[in-house]
Amino acid sequence: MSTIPAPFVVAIDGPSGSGKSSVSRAVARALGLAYVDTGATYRAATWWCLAQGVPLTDTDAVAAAVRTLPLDLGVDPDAPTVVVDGTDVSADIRETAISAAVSAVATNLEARAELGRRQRALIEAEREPGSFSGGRGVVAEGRDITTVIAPDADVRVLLTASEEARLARRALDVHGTADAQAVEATRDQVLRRDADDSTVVQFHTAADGVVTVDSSHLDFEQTVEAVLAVVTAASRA
Ligand SMILES: Nc1ncnc2c1ncn2[C@@H]1O[C@H](COP(=O)(O)OP(=O)(O)O)[C@@H](O)[C@H]1O
Ligand SMILES: Nc1ccn([C@H]2C[C@H](O)[C@@H](COP(=O)(O)OP(=O)(O)O)O2)c(=O)n1
Repeated sequence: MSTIPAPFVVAIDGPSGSGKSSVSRAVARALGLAYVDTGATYRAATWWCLAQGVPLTDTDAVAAAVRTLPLDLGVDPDAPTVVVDGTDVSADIRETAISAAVSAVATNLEARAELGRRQRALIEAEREPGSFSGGRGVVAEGRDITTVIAPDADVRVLLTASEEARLARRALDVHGTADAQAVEATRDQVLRRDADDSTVVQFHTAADGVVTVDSSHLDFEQTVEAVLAVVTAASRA
C-alpha cells in the first residue's frame, strides 16, 4: 500500500464503459480508501421513481420523489451495496431497463442537486475517524465529481477510452461477447445515454488541473497502475 496523507480524496470522472467503476474500486482497495459510486445514486433514484409509479417525464414529480429517496449506499470497495427502503437493489439497478431510463433523472437539475448533497455527505463522512475508511478518505467516481461534487479533491482524474473500446467492454459485460451484434445492441446504453447526460454535465474533456488517463490501449491492471501513478505523483508534490 503506497503512503498517502489522510484524509485523501480521489475524484474520477469519465464516460460510460471507460472503466470508472471497476478501476475506482481497485484503486480504493489498493489505497485502503472507501469507494463512492455516484452513478449508483442516480440508478437507485430511477429504481425508486419506477417503484413509486412516478412518470419519469414529470420533472417536478421526479424531483419530489428523489427528495424522499430512502437510500443507504455501502462504501466498501470489496462489496459496495445499494439499499433502498430496506431492499438491496444492488443487482436490480444494473438492469437494462434502469440503464435505459436513468438519464431522465440525471438530466433533472433538482434531482441532481439533491443527489449531489448526499454524495458530498458520503465523501465528507470518510474524513472522520469513525467512518468506513477510519478517516483515510475515499475514491468517488461519476460524471461531475472532478468539477462539481469534489473540485477540491487531492487527485482528479478523467478516465477516457475510445468509443470502440467502451462499446466492446460494455457488450462483453452485458452480452458475454463483443461480436458485431452485441456491440450494436449496446450502442443505446452507452452512446445515446452519454449524449443525453452530456446536456447537463461535461465529462468528455478534462477541466483545469484534471489529469486524463486514456485506457483505450491499456488492460485493466495497466489502467489501475496508471491511476495509482497519478495518485503517487500528487501525494509527492
Ligand atoms: N482498461 C480496461 N481494459 C479492459 N477492460 C476494462 C478496462 N477497464 C475496465 N474494463 C472492463 O470494462 C467493463 C466496464 O467497466 P466499468 O468499470 O463498468 O466502466 P464504467 O463504470 O466507466 O461504465 C468492465 O467489465 C471492466 O472490467
Ligand atoms: N456523477 C454522476 C454519476 C452518474 N451520472 C449519471 C450518468 C449515467 O447515465 C447514470 C448512471 O451512472 P453509472 O456510472 O452507473 O453509468 P455507467 O453504466 O457506468 O456508464 O448516472 C451523472 O449524471 N452524474
